[in-house]
Amino acid sequence: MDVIQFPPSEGGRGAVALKDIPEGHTVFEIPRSLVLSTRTSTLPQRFGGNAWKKAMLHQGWSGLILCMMWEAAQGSHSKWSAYFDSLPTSFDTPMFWNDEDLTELKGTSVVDKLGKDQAEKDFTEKILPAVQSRPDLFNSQDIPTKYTLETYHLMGTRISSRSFTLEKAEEEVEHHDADDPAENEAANTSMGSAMDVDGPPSLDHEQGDEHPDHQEEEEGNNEEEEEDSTEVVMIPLADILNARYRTENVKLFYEPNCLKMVSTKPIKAGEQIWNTYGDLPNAELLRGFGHVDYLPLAGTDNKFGNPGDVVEVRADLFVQCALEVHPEHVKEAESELIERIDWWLEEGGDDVFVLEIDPDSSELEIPPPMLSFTRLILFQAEWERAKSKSKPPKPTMDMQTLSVLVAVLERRLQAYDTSLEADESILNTRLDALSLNKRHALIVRVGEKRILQAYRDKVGHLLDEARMKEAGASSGKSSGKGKRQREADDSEKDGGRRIKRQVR
Ligand SMILES: C[S@@+](CC[C@H](N)C(=O)[O-])C[C@H]1O[C@@H](n2cnc3c(N)ncnc32)[C@H](O)[C@@H]1O
Repeated sequence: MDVIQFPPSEGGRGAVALKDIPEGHTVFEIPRSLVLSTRTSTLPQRFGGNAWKKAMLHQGWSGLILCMMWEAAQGSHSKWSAYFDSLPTSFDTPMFWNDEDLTELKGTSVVDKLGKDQAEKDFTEKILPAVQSRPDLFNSQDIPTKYTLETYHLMGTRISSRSFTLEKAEEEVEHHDADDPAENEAANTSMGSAMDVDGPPSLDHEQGDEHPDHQEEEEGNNEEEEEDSTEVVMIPLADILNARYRTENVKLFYEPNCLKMVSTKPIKAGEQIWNTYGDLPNAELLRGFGHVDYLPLAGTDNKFGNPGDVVEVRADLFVQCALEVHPEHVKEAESELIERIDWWLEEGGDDVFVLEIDPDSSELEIPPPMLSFTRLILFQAEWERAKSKSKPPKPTMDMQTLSVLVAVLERRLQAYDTSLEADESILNTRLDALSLNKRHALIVRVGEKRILQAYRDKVGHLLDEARMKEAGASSGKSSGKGKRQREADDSEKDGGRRIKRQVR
């Protein structure tokens, strides 16, 4: 293989096969000693294990970022000096966008997760104090130039766009059979460990998150906590591979002393060698890597986008819409609704629902937990039942639930400043005239809106059907109410107090 410059749409610099490569061939091997991590850099030992933990550098990416800053500051004395010289020094990730470009992302899930403030807080509260506390390790003259917020963001983005998540070595030796290639597949061969540790945004969404594990850091203050068996590492050369949706032709496997990039299918001479970053949706690709996948979409009339796109819809929007659409059902006081939400979360329910279009069948599936959660909020009887059975409500598509879903999808579509039609028209006529950031933002928006619109149409259709069925049922029966109506009446009879103000 060689490393060459591909067109930007093909990933820019990447690896090319110089000969035909058969499937199962080791394209290259990297000795473990060249992997850059908090265990191979000597900084944590020099700093002292306890001091490192006290400075909270053992959790999240801060420790690795500091190691990278320190190794880079050592210049040619660092083992990774040539590696640093080869790394990009600028990125197209939204972390580095100006405010005008960022407004183009309004409504997308990138905004909530950016976490610039949190990154700055970590830099000020963890990195700087650690650096200032050890003049023997961090030359004071270097601080204003090599331990800056800018360098922190640069190293953080190098991690988000090029890191791998590996099982820690002891774990491998203990638990893996080194002769079984399937066992030796790197714990996660996708880069951008962002997705691996990314928790759903919290319901109140007070803070975003540049590096997803900040959330983990905040929650994981307990030193007794079990140590994570995986680690985020930088692997020179392995990170030179680009990726595109379902294009991968190699995979990273590990052995006790080395990591091997092995072909998963035959690669012809002249073809690019592609890794996978996990076939992420465009919002995540843009946030972590600074690019998007823009490919022909199967089953469409010449449309382009990322078949792996998804839309995230926060659970609090369901609460808001349930209160608005069915105040007659949701009469419970704020404290009771919060109790229901807490119960849902304690039972392991998500606070974000993910909508996607099946890339193979183009089918839409309304996530059952979304229906279940809506019913939990809507119906007192469902809440009582759920509590007593320790089981969330059945994901039934009744009229009331569907009407909340329609309201949610419409509201979610309104979170963007522009309509799908307006965006698609720019996409079809002026895409190339836009700056790179604006083009990326437009592609992310359109991908999300197409999914929302498709679900809006589907749920609207189901609601019409449910209404017709309900109308037919009530006109066919002179007496007796439908089960749903009875449920609604029950809820009325519960005499819940009027909501004083909306739950967050
Ligand atoms: C792991 S690195 C791959 C090597 C990188 N091209 C380089 O020059 O170092 C990931 C970065 O490559 C670029 N990249 C990878 N795949 C791409 C694609 N399909 N389209 C555009 N850019 C891509 C993005 O800039 C991303 O942040």
